[in-house]
Order: sequence, then C-alpha cells, then structure tokens
Amino acid sequence: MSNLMASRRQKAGDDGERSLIGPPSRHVDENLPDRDAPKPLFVYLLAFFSALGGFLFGYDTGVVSGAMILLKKEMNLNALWQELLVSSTVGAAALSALSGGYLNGWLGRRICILVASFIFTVGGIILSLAPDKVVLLVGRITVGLGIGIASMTVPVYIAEVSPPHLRGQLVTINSLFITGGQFIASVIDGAFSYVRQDGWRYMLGLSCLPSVLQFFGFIFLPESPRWLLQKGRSLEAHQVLSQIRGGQNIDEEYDTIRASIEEEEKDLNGGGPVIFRILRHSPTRRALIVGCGLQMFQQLSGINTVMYYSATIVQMAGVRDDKQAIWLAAATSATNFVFTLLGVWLVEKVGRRKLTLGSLLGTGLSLALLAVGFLLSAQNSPPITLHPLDPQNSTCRTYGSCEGCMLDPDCGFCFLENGTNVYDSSCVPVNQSSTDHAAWGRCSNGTEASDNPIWAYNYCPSSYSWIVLFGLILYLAFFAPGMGPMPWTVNSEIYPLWARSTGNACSAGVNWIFNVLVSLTFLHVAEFLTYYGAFFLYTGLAMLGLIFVLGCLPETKGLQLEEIENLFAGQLCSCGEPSPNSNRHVQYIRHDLEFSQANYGAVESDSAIAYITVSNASRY
Ligand SMILES: O[C@H]1[C@H](O)[C@@H](O)[C@H](O)[C@@H](O)[C@H]1O
Repeated sequence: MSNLMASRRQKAGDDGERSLIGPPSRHVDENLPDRDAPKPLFVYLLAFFSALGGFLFGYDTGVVSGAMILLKKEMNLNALWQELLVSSTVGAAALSALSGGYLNGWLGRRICILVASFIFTVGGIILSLAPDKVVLLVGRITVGLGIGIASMTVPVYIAEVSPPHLRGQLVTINSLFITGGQFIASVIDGAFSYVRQDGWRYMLGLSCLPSVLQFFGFIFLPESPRWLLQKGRSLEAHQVLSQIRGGQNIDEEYDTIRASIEEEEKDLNGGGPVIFRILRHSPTRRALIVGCGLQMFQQLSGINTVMYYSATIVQMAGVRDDKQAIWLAAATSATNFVFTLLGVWLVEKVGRRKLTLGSLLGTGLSLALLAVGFLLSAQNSPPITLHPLDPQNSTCRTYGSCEGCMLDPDCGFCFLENGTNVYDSSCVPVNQSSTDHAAWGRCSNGTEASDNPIWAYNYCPSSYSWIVLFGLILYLAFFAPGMGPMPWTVNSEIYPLWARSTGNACSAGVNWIFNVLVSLTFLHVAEFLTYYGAFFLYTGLAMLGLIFVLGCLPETKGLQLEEIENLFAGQLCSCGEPSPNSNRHVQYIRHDLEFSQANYGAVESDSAIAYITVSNASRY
C-alpha cells in the first residue's frame, strides 16, 4: 500500500486507451496552480454549505466572551461558572472530535454534517431560552459537541469532493469561515452589548440561522464519492463524482480512487481498530505524527490566548471605555479574518509547506515583540503611591508597583491619570463576585468618587503599550494565513481513505485538548513567569514548531489525495525533500473504450483496471 502512487496519464490517441508511457500529469510535474483547469460551480456550492460548519465553530467559540459580560451580571456568575461556561464547550468539542472519527467512517461525511448542524440548532435554542446557569451549561456543552464533529468532518468532506488543483484553497475557505464566524460573533457581541436585558439570548441564539441553513442545504447535497466507493456503492459514487465535476470526463479520477481503495483493502490484512492499524503501518503513523504535531503547535503558538487577551491589550494601550474595548476586540478578529483570506489566496500559489514555515517564523518574531513590549511595560511599571488601610489584610498591600499587583489574581490597580501620567495609585483586593470592581474603596462598585479613578484588573497602564499593540497586529497578520488554516488543510489530505476519519479525529482532538490546556493555564503561567515570561515561552514553543515543520512537513500541493500517502513512505523527517520511495508510482490502464453511465454496471464487471508499481522511477 505504501507504494501506491496513482499517476494520471494523458490519452495516447483517439482509440480510447490510455498510454502506459504517456507524458506525466501536468499538475504534479509543474507544481503550479492549474489555471486552465475547469472550476465547476457545484464544488464551490458544496464548499460553501460545508464551511457553514466552520462558521458555526468560529461563531460559537467567539461569541461567549461578549455574552459573558452581560451574563455574569444578570445571572450573578462567579469566576468558576464563567470558566465552566467557556471551557465546557471546548472540552465537549475535544470529546466529540475524537468520537467523530468513528461516526464519519460509519455514517459518512454528509450524515455527520447533518448531525452537527442539528446539534448546533438544538444547542442554539437551549442557549437562547436558558432560564438559569445549569441549562446554559447544557447548551454550551451541546454546541461543543456540534463543533467537535464539524471541525473534523468538514475539512475531510471538502478535500474529498475537490479537484486536486482547488483542494487547498477550498479547504482553507473553511478556516476563513472559522475566523469569519469569530469576527461576526464579535460584531454581534458589540451590537447587543447595548441591550442590557437579555442581549445575551440574541448573541447565543443567532447561531441557529446558519445551522438551519446548513441542515436544509445538506438534505439536498451529495455524500463524498470516496466514502461511497469505500462502502461499495460504486454506481452512486460515479454519479456523484460526475455531478460535482460538472459533467467532465471523470474516468481517470474514478479509476484512481477505486484502484486505490482496492489496493488498500488487499493490503489491510491486519484487523483491529483503525487507530492500531494506523500506528502499525509506518506511512500512516508518520502522517499522524505530522498531523497531530501541526495541530498541537497551532495551539501552543498561543492564538486563543492572544485573541482572548486582545481586549485587555487594548485597554492597556489606553482605551478605558468598555464599549470601545469591545469594538477594538472586534477589530482584532477582523484582522484575523482578513489575513486568513491571504492564506486562501496563497495556499495554491506557494504551497502548504512554505506558507506554514513563513507563518510560523513571523508568528515567533511577533510573539517575541509582544514579550519585549510586556517586558518594557513591566520594567517601567507605575509605582503605588497610596497605601490605604486594608480591612482584609490581603497580600495586595505588599506590592510596590502595578506589575506585582496585577499579576496577583486577588488584587487590582486603582489609579488616576492625567494624559499618560499615573498618580494617586493603590493596590486593593478585587471584588470576589465581579472582577470589574475593587472589593472596597475608591474603585468599588457604587462608589461615586468625584475624581473618577480607573480600575485596572489584569493589566497596567503603560507608555510602551504601542509595542504590544503592534506585536498583536503583526502576530495575527502572520498567524492567520498559515498556522491558522494549514493544520486543518494538511490534515484533511495526508491520510489514505481507510485512515482519514480516524486520523482527522485524532488530530482535531489534539487541537481541542491543547486549546483547553493553553487557555486554562495562561493566567497561571503569567502569574509564575509574568506576562513577558509567558510570551517568551510561546515564542520558544513557536520556534520548536518551526523546527518540526521544517523537518517533517512535506508539500502536498497539486497531488491527488491517493498520491499523498506515498510522501510518508520514507523517513519521518526529510526536510521537505521527497523520500526515495515517493518516486514509485502506480499506473492505471483502462481496457474498455466506452464508459458511460448507461452501461456502467456492465463496464464495471467487464473492464479491468490494471495497476503496476514502478519502483524508484525517476521523478518525472
Ligand atoms: O484555525 C483556527 C483559527 O485560527 C481560530 O482563530 C482559532 O481560534 C482556532 O483555535 C484555530 O483552530
């Protein structure tokens, strides 16, 4: 199986037979985007309706931060409940992504997408009608289950229906929809933040619109032809492939997929659960390491910390008004969205490998800049000038400057400012039921202090904040086109059909598990290492990721899905060079002259598709 590399050849003449020694297929040979290749409209329609799953993934993970501002007041949520409502969704997504592999293989991609959109709709309804926090939690877990299934199924489905020259672009559109969902969520958050009473119900419930649209759309859309063929439904598979290729001749592509499945089945003599077979078979084991590694490093580069922390960074830079900070956070997600668009444009031009490498390098440098900005801010942290008597005798009175005070989760910084000048500053305990106020004194809730002191929880005012703001924008500009979408895109293409659902389930699970880990540990890491220490740590992790990608990620651009397994036939890390084994390829020869849908059943039994393995042939 590892030697399988289907190479398409052009027709030798008009006699209906394909030549054995024909010229190599253009897409592989030139490694250039296939500009003249047809772009059937139907495949765009499929990509759009499937990518609504990505939109919901982005919307439901993004909307909660704005909803929380209103919810915590209306439902009197303490820190534990706030944490639960945010992370339960991501935790549920991790579990359902892992089990989604089994569902995908069993029920098919289409049914899984229908199930996910149904779950999203039910979750949205529960959330918008929730009478109390327990029902809210049930709703958040429900949408998390939908997110997990969608996050692993949609890229696989799009990859399986796309022609090779458009595959990278179309799968990356799913990532564009993820960041688009996060952006729309932040705009909806901004708009409904003015509706004090029940504004959160609209924020959380509006996700029902795209999920209902996706559900009804998918009732009429077809199953992946590759999955159909794997299940032995060859007539249907042929019809669907021909439909999504807009009536072009699909014989070669169909033969390649069919022969590849036959070859796989012959070689799959070892039984047991698919994950064990993946681990036993070295090419798929290597692909799994690359896929999971990419997803792990995506999260370890701190994207969700940066996005989550953006509102605070903006406040640190001097925007003190809550509403303005919400709108500026929307600008952050807009940046993430716009630069993902750049990724959609670049993926078929420069390829996955170069795009990921460039993105990781830039991400690492911007993280270092963020760290330097935090370091300068810490070194020039405003001193504490007032020491009011502390009735609680808390640790807050022990700090000499804002830096130590804001790193202590029990304290906050209360100050006056005149331009960039900070004065009359104190460090006081935070109100346990809401971090928006101090527990007592000038900055506590209900205190009408005439001089209007500012309460800073989690940040310090700093004249170096522009470096941090610049670092934040630079970070998103580098992360969004490459490290954001490529882990999803690459995972959708590197596994052979029999291992695709399980491989994607594992790697998506790794993504969600590291997502929870990084977001849950960020504040503790910052407490122990300070903010600049935390960002230097992420810089180091991004650099490790760079070494990993440099060594282990092969280029998959332009190859047919059936050809890609061969890239993993050699050693795990060959620094992007094709392994010697990847020169071996299988060639398909169709013996019959006619292949029409009308006589398809007969053709299938009469015709023979021969495949030969050519060892170590020169690479075209
Ligand atoms: O690819 C996505 C995207 O970059 C999102 O902005 C991020 O929140 C997700 O965690 C990630 O998987």
